[in-house]
Amino acid sequence: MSTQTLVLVQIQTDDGYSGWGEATTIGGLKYGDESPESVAVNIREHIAPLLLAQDERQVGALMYRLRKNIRGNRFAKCALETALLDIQAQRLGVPMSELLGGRLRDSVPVLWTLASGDTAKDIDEAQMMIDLRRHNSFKLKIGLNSIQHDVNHVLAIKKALGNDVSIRVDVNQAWSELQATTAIQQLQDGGIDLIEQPLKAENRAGMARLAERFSVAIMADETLNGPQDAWEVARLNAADVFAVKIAQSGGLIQAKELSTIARLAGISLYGGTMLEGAVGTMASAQLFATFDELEFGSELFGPLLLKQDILAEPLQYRDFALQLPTTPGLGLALDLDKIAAWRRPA
Ligand SMILES: O=C(O)C[C@H]1C=CC(=O)O1
Ligand SMILES: [Mn+2]
Repeated sequence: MSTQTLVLVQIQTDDGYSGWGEATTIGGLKYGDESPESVAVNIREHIAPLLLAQDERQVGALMYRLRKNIRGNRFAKCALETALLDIQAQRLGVPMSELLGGRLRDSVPVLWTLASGDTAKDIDEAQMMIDLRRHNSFKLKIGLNSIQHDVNHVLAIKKALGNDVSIRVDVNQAWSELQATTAIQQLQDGGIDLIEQPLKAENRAGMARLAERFSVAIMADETLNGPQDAWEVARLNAADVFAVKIAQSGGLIQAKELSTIARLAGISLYGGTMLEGAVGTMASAQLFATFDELEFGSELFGPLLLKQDILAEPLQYRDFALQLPTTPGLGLALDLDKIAAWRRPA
């Protein structure tokens, strides 16, 4: 990807509060079934009319109204719920995490994705991130090349970076079960820590067989589109780890439900991203900070991919983690001039 369209949603109240949410998608319609344009038009035409003139303090009742009247549109719902919770938390004078069960940590570990495909370049990039103390875990996107090419690439990087550096792979559904079995055996033997969504989202039985067969952690990503999916995946033992994404889950509260299902089922947690900018990233961090355990850290690096951000004060990434503000709501100071300058017609 060389460009990204951020979808930002603002809700304003009669008494002067302003809340923000984000519904950013990856690659138009390549990754999921909502696009920036669909989010904008569906909010404007179908969803906002259900919220206008309602009492914005009744966040649960409003989201219930949306669930009853609007099918799908998980990203749009997430953005609206985030904005409502931002307002509510500002009203109460607490960080948003306090409305999501309460904060257990003030920072969230963040890994980095190495995606150049060039082994030497990726090793250099990883080493630079370690030296900067920005990231010390890395995720490699694989699945587009032959199995052996990808495995060699990953294992060469692991070997160069050593035992203290966690290397994971995201296959984005690219492998057949047979291919996965061959590849994961080698990745496990080479000390790789996590295999993300090796099989198609629909093939949960296959994921369960892989999770049973291998000791390396198998993570569910694209197969999790809300609590119902999380329940099914847990029931089938089809993952060792959940990638929790607030937009993919249909909002912060439903994403919290994913984490509860995981906890009850003994499944570990990882904080996922849809490559959101600062708003969705901070909303995600506010949720991930409430998880009892965040064993595999997070990938909340979306804002670091952008050449310019939309904040008056940048997010704080240091000591291999994103630091959470303690100010009310999302805790972000948005630069409205920058947003206006980047804005395009909805
Ligand atoms: O995880 C995905 O499948 C999508 C995307 C988000 C972060 C990243 O590295 O890729
Ligand atoms: Mn993924």
